[in-house]
Amino acid sequence: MEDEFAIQSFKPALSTNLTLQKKLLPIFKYREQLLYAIETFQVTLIHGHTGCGKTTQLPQYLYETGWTKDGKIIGCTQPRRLVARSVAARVSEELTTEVGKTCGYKIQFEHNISDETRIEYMTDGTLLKEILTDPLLERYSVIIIDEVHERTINIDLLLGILKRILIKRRDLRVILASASANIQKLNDFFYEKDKIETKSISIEGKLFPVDVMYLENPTENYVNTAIETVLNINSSYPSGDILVFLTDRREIEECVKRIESSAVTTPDDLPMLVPLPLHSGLTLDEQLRVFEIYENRFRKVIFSTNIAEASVTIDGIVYVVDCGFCKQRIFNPYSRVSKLIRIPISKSNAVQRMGRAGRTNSGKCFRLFPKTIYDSLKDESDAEISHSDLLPAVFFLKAIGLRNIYQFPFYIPPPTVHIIAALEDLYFLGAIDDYSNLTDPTGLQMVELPLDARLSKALLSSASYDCTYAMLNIVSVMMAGDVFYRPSSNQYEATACHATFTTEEGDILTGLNVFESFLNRRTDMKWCKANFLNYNTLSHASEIRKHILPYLQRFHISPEKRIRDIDPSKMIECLLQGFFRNVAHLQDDGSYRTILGSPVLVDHKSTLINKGIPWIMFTSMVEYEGRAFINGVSKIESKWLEKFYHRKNKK
Ligand SMILES: Nc1ncnc2c1ncn2[C@@H]1O[C@H](COP(=O)(O)OP(=O)(O)OP(=O)(O)O)[C@@H](O)[C@H]1O
Repeated sequence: MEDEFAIQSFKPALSTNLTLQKKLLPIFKYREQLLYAIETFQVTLIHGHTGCGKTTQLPQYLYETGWTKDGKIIGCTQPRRLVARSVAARVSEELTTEVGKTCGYKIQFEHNISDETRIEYMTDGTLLKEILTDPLLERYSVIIIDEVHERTINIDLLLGILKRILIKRRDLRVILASASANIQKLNDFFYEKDKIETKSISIEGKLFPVDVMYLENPTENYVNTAIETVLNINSSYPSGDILVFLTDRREIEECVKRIESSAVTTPDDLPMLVPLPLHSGLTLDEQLRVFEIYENRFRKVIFSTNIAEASVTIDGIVYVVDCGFCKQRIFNPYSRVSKLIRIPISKSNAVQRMGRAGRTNSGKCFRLFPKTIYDSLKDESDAEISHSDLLPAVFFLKAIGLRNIYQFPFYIPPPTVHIIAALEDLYFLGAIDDYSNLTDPTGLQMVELPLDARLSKALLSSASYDCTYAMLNIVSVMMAGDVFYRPSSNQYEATACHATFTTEEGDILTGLNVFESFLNRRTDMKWCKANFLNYNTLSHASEIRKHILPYLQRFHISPEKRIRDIDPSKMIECLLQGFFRNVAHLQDDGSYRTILGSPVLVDHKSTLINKGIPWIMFTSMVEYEGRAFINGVSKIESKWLEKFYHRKNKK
């Protein structure tokens, strides 16, 4: 197997203590140059190799040189929750303080900051939310947008908003950092029209080298090749943990199972492989397991989606295995259904993935494709704004008072049909009026709630259906994730346990049943284990619930009154207020047709689908390879639809 890979470079590792390590980071040599640029220019564009120290060191340099003296904050955004939390822990360690003192983090439903905190790591979504209450971001002296190449919708919105703020706040500094962004394009974006001058700085050098190896010929099945590569590393390469990039949860679960079963045949003289999954379907606590340190006789193998692609340092990772693909969601603004497609990654993704090695030691990156394929990859990935559901983005722009969405300085303008679809949905949700302004109170309250717009609408509607208590629990558990846990070794028993919670109305009320039982048992971990329920998800749901409660109190919607034996159909009818587009009808051939006309061959474990229920509502649907994967399936009655659409059409 090794013969198939061509080795490109190799240098030995260094070993250092923490203080020395900070000084050895390539960024250290640029400290003065960076600080001068930041002092002089409103926008600094930093391009530096993965691991050179952008995320952890820059905020510390700024803190040391007085950028927080007047009580202001240095904010650093990350595209992922996992990173915001783990980087805050690392920087606190370097500052020899606890997280939440000088340095802290803020992510959705969770924060660890105090009055002392001067360096705040946060997700880009968290910073956007703050703009609603602090439109000029006055709390901050410097904002760092890290991993700017990722071009998530949130990053694109932040770029436009920061451009507007910089014109009004000449004292604010913005730093855009990445190992692979198009610096010239960013420079043009700020300079053109508004003449905001930028300074770009390129940080040369790497802390540790990474050998990049390619397959000589393309593989027909990268999952098999990934497993072979992992086993080969374990038998032929020196110690060091392995990080494997795959495209989705299904592939990850398959690999975890296969590595678990390979343990039986692992010779005694080889390290025992410990497979760990990492994907967005896990709770944050489950994701953080990848940072646990194992004894030498074990070797961690982390199977991850691109969630671990940027900014993360997982100490001990020496080997990266990159399948060369990722999944992208393409939203269809006509049917409102997203299609999932598997696409080759960009060069920028490949660079980031490789960069997860070589951070605390020299490393190796096994690309499971030939070099010629690498050369043919696109430089950058497509911006998310060009192919996604824009409802949250358009709603946000409405919330900051933009009457005409096209007036916003988009980094690249999104497709018009996507904007129209979002405006139409917001109108039908009752969040905006005939003049495209936020409605009072519905639209304003929806903006405040830290929930998806559709869930917000359902929750706010609950007062009219006398089911606020139940709806609060429903939205909390829906935000938290999958409550059921199905270990591969015990699937039968798990399914039997889960069946005791199942309601005939469908998945959503089943989830509610589980969550309410969990709350009644005072969040008992043993009980969860015995019933194959996901304790982390349920605990997270109860945190979310606590978080939402004060909003309802502020809106004078009382959730405290528990109405016993509430008619389940009321809850579904109430949910339909938010998910009225997500309705499908059973066809003669057994497939479903969504109300917007897209025929779907449904692939889902829901018992409702198998029972052939004629009308269903779902909370999300994604098409992949001709089949639709749907979540949150609930039975609905056609008479509700008639009532609902009749009312809407009369408007
Ligand atoms: N949790 C950690 N454990 C051990 N070393 C760490 C940790 N976090 C950071 N480091 C060290 O600090 C270096 C700089 O990390 P940092 O995240 O600041 O780099 P970066 O330039 O932002 O990388 P990227 O472009 O990949 O985001 C790493 O290469 C590593 O040597």
